[in-house]
Amino acid sequence: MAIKIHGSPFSGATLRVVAAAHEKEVDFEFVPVDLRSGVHKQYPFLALNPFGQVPAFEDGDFSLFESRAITKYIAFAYEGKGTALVGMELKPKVARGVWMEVEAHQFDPSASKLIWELVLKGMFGMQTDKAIVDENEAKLATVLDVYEARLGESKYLGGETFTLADLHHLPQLHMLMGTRVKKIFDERPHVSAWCKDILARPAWQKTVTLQEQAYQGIRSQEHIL
Ligand SMILES: N[C@@H](CCC(=O)N[C@@H](CS)C(=O)NCC(=O)O)C(=O)O
Repeated sequence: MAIKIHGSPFSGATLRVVAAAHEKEVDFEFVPVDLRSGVHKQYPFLALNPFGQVPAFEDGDFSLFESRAITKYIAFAYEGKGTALVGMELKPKVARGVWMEVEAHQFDPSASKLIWELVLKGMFGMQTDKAIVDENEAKLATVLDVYEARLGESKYLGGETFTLADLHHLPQLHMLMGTRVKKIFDERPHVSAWCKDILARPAWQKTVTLQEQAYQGIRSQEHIL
């Protein structure tokens, strides 16, 4: 098997890449990186990602880092397989690119802060900062107003078909749906329908099992200890 995805099942950026591979029906080897061990801050991992972060990716002798660049590579390299996540026609391609930028620069910053405060801090026994939650919930709501208008015009962000512009949101949406912030998605009918639709995709459901298995592994270890 030529493709290797190095990452952690608890990393949204890793799951973004795994989701793209499943959508394209591409076989890959998942190489688990234990972030607690610090192995990602040392060689040989730093040769794959000089920033010492997951994910990293290998296709034979070609390697990449940055989850959104990796999904683009998978989508183009395996164009003939699975879901068509990208198209080559100029205007739809550029429109899709706009929404990919929006995800990275408008949606993700607030979504990531909310996930840290509402999900991850609790896992590390830390206290949620309510002021940061309120500030970022308000910022994300403003972003979702723009999404609501867009999704009133087209079924998906990049047009009438599911593309990378939608896929890139999946890890953060998945995490936020289990928090109080879910309500700002539910309050917007087009956004709410879009979330339900893309989170139910078989490729995403398959991706999530990777994380569920990892949680089960941790629970059974705790039980043994
Ligand atoms: N922009 C990067 C972000 C990568 C990233 O933040 N990875 C996190 C996990 S989601 C990580 O490796 N954290 C451990 C660390 O920074 O030491 C991407 O999309 O690949």
